[in-house]
Amino acid sequence: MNQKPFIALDFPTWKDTSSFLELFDESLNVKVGMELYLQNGPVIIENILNKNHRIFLDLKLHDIPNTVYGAMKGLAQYDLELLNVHAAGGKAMMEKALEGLDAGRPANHNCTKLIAVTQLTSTSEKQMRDEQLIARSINDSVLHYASLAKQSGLDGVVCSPHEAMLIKEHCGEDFLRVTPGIRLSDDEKGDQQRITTPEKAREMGASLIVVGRSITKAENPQLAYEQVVKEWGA
Ligand SMILES: O=C(O)c1cc(=O)[nH]c(=O)n1[C@@H]1O[C@H](COP(=O)(O)O)[C@@H](O)[C@H]1O
Repeated sequence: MNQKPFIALDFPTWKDTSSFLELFDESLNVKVGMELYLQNGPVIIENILNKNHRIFLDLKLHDIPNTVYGAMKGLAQYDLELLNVHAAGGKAMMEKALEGLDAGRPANHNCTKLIAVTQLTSTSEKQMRDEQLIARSINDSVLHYASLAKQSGLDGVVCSPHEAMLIKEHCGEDFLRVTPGIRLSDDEKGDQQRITTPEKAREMGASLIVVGRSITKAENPQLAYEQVVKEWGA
C-alpha cells in the first residue's frame, strides 16, 4: 500500500463526492465512512473504484461475532485497501471479522487489511473515565486495545498520533497505526480532541494518516492536499 494520506470523503451524495474527486487528476487514497456509505449504498464503492482511487471503508463494525462475520464476508467482495471494526467488540468479534474477510475474499483480490478502532480521536481522557468508566490513562486504554487487535490477528489499529509511537514499540513496526485527528496548523480542531499536524504525526510514529475537513472544507482543497502531502512527506 502506498503511504499517501487518506482523504475522508464525508459527503452526503455521490454528486458532492464526484465534484470533489474531479478537482484532482491523480489516483487518490480515500476513506468512505458512514455518512457517504449509508446514504448511497455499495454503489458508491464501485463508483470510486471505477475512477481508480483506493478505498479505506470505515464502517467501524461493532456487534456480536456472528453478525460481524457475515457483514465482513459480504464486504470482502470489494477490492478495498482497509476495513475497520471497533476493538471494544472484543477478541472473539475481531477474530470472526478476520475469518469473514478471508471467507469472502475473491481469489484475484489484493489482501484487504483489517484494523481496529481503539479510542476515538474525539474522546478525551476525562470523557473516557467519566463515560466509559475506564480509570486508566488514554495511552493504557489504546495500547490495551492495540494488543487485543494484534492477538486477534489484525493488521493494525486506528488511534491518534499521540499513541502511535507507544503502539509501534509494543506491537512492532509492521502493525499499522492509522491516525485521524490531523489538522493543518491554522485549522479548527472541531469535535476532535487528540490532534496534531501531518508533520508531527510522522514524527510521532503514524504509518498512515486520515485527513478530512482540513482538505474537504478548505477554500482550495487541492492546495490543502498538497500541503498535507508535503508535511507528511509521502
Ligand atoms: O476510523 C476512523 O476513520 C476515525 C477514527 C477516529 O478515532 N477518529 C476519526 O476522526 N475517524 C474518522 O476520520 C475522519 C476525520 O475527519 P476530520 O476530523 O474532518 O479530519 C472522519 O471521517 C472520522 O469518521
